Amino acid sequence: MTERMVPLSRLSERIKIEPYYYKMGLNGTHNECYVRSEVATQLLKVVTFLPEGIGVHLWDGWRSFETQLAIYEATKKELMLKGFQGVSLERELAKYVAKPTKDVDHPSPHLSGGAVDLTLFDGNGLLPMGSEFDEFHERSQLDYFEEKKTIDLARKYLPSQ
Ligand SMILES: C[C@@H](N)C(=O)N[C@H](C)C(=O)O
Repeated sequence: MTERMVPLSRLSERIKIEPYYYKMGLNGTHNECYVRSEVATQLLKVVTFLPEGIGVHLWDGWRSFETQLAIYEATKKELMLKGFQGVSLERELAKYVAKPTKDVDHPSPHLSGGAVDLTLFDGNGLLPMGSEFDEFHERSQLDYFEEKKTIDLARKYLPSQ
């Protein structure tokens, strides 16, 4: 069964969108975030679990193949400038960006409308997560701050998987 795609900009006051790659001017982007309808339902559920006053800020949802490819190539370039090459480049790249593919049985997650890039906000703006969006560094790994309990990050509000 094909699921319909849902725009997120008017779903809830606790869900805001700021289409990151559209603002960057990447090919194949839109000034909207779309996700599969089931993902939209789950996002609506997520906000009910967040403390009052905190909402979800969406950077991206469904992606076109050309956008995924542009992100993949730009990230590859960035990592090469940091000195990665060969197998270590492929391994590092795989940590942060999915390979663009048109294989309908194994689509890149964003191409299926089943993945989102998000952070959290409150009345004062975006909450601290310990790294920037698309910061291709180990700081962005889910468990990076696990040992550093002195840092109070909004990651604590998000499930670890
Ligand atoms: C590039 C980053 N924002 C992202 O979306 N990464 C995941 C792994 C993806 O490309 O699917």
